[in-house]
Amino acid sequence: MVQGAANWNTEQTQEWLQNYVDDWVAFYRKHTSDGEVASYIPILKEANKDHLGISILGKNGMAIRSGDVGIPFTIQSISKVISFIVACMERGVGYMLDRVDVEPTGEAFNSIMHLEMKKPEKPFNPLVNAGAITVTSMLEGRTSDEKLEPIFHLLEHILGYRPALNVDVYESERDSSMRNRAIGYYLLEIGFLESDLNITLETYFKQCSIEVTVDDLARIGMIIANDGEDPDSKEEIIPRQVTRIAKALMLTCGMYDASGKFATYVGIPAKSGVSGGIIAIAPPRVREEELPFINGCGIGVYGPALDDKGNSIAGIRLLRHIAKQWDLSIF
Ligand SMILES: NC(=O)CC[C@H](N)C(=O)O
Repeated sequence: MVQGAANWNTEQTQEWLQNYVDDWVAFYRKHTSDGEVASYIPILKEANKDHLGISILGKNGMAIRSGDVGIPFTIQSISKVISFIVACMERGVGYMLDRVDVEPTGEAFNSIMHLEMKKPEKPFNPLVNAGAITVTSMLEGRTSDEKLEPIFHLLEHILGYRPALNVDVYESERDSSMRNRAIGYYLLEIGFLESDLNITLETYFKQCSIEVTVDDLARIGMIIANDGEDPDSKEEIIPRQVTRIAKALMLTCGMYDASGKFATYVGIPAKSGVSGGIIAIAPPRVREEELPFINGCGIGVYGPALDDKGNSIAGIRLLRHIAKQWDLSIF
């Protein structure tokens, strides 16, 4: 664990932490060679496997950024957290929890098998594809643009700019994602969808194709770490109750069938996406000693080389290292 400084918010300690993070990023960048970029969405194959970047943003504005931080990438499955939050804000938490469960599956993110075998009354959780497609069907609006607008609006509110939709990635997924269509048809058959299937899938593919950077993920994470409140303006951007559920879901289901290991070895809520992004949320901690980012922080990671579960391989290892060094675990 990093020790030795009484106050972690001085410029000197920020520089000190920056040097550490720069070293860690340089070290874990070598681990990208152990993974592969996603290829089932054809355009994602074009990502540079060696990239690794991280952005950490504290509640007090302290920011550490290192590695390939400027590269935009599509948010992919991290959008599942945002669409769930927006659906809860539109429909109410009770409505959503009556229709989507909050239990981990232990299966791959795009599994259909579980639904068929267990015949649940509702999809297992909003962070796997079946649950996320169901959530998307519950967003208000008749067209995909109408459904997406509140998602863009929330992101713009948090980020201060309106993120772009990457049309090439959207079209690539739309034209190739037979598995998600199969999940969609299955959900339609068992009566879980609340909107037209084609509009739901179009909305889902588009929400996955919103472009972000690690800085954006860090800022979204910081707001969620702060229970949905902007620490500067004190404005409530997301209701606290919704951020609580989002964090619980991320901790238990956010890294798919590697969520248990991530909770054990890293110990903070996180959500990954198949383009190589991870959002991680370190809530405020209470400890005897001063620790970096003790008041909580949001972390954005980008590393498109993935492990066999679809999570950024170097990104997870980097987060694990930082969490250990800075005692970020909530447990
Ligand atoms: N794990 C992911 O990021 C999956 C998202 C991707 N758009 C899909 O549905 O297949």
